[in-house]
Amino acid sequence: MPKARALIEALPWMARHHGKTVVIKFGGNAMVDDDLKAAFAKDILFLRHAGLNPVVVHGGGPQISAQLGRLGLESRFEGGLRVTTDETMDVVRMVLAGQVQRELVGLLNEHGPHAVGMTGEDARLMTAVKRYAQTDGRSVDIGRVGEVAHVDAGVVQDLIDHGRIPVISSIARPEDDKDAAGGGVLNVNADTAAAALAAALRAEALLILTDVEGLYANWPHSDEVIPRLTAAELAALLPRLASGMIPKMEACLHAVNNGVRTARVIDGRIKHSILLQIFTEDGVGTVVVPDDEVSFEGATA
Ligand SMILES: Nc1ncnc2c1ncn2[C@@H]1O[C@H](COP(=O)(O)OP(=O)(O)O)[C@@H](O)[C@H]1O
Ligand SMILES: CC(=O)N[C@@H](CCC(=O)OP(=O)(O)O)C(=O)O
Repeated sequence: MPKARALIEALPWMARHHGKTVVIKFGGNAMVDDDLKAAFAKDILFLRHAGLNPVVVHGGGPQISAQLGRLGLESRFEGGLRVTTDETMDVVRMVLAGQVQRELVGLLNEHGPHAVGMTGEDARLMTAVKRYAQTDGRSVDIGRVGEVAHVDAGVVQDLIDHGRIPVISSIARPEDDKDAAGGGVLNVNADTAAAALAAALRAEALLILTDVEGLYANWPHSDEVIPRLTAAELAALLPRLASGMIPKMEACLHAVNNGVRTARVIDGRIKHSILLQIFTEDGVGTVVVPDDEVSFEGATA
């Protein structure tokens, strides 16, 4: 009976998301061990077989920092974004596209010919312009960091239409062809890339897996999670947020302001966190909804 009950409880979520695209961002901090990564891959395949179109955008910040450390290079962040020199960019590309993405593609393809890995460079999927960090009201030059300018959703949609699961690394081609001539790609924060993709694909939901339970109301002093925010409430809160949560919550805001129905931050350190959030009545973590969201029965993300 518990097994049957669990399946029945999942029905409203499944029915609402059937045939819909869900963008899932797997943060580098949530990829802590092999079991978790294997469970993540199984959850994604479950969604695919349940009739949804999952699109994976992955991070890898800690993995990049570890590789930079091995090479004797420092990791520096401004406003949650990595200061990216030409040398750093080579490492970012190598780690994201050559290691993290390959590992996820490999795990998903253990179960069939599902996953296709790509970066924003492939088929010009994602272009970006140089982004400056905002620190204490000042604009700071942080090198080869990009802000998404354009997403060619058709490139990803083609893969979805052929039953594939796109696995995307957050590296973009410069918007201006002149800057792209020397192969000068840009480092895009993975939350930012996931939100831009979700918006361009008109995704039903954006799900961000990280290493905390959600957005804490009074971080780092308490672990009380804010369960739900409207876009306006989040916009008012944004200037007070710190470090990694800045790009994450900006991403949620961008998504719901651009046609995505819900953006949710959940704890990716919990095994099968994606499936578990389907079965939880009010959902888990922190959900962000558009200001004009009309509530209806079963409307959890
Ligand atoms: N208000 C907050 N609530 C939760 N976490 C916060 C908050 N402010 C800052 N953080 C930090 O943000 C981190 C998550 O961002 P990040 O390290 O970039 O993760 P990821 O690799 O998943 O993108 C948390 O581990 C926590 O240290
Ligand atoms: C510009 C910028 O900060 N890019 C990120 C890209 C990877 C990422 O975002 O990884 P997580 O999701 O694990 O943090 C970086 O270089 O770390």
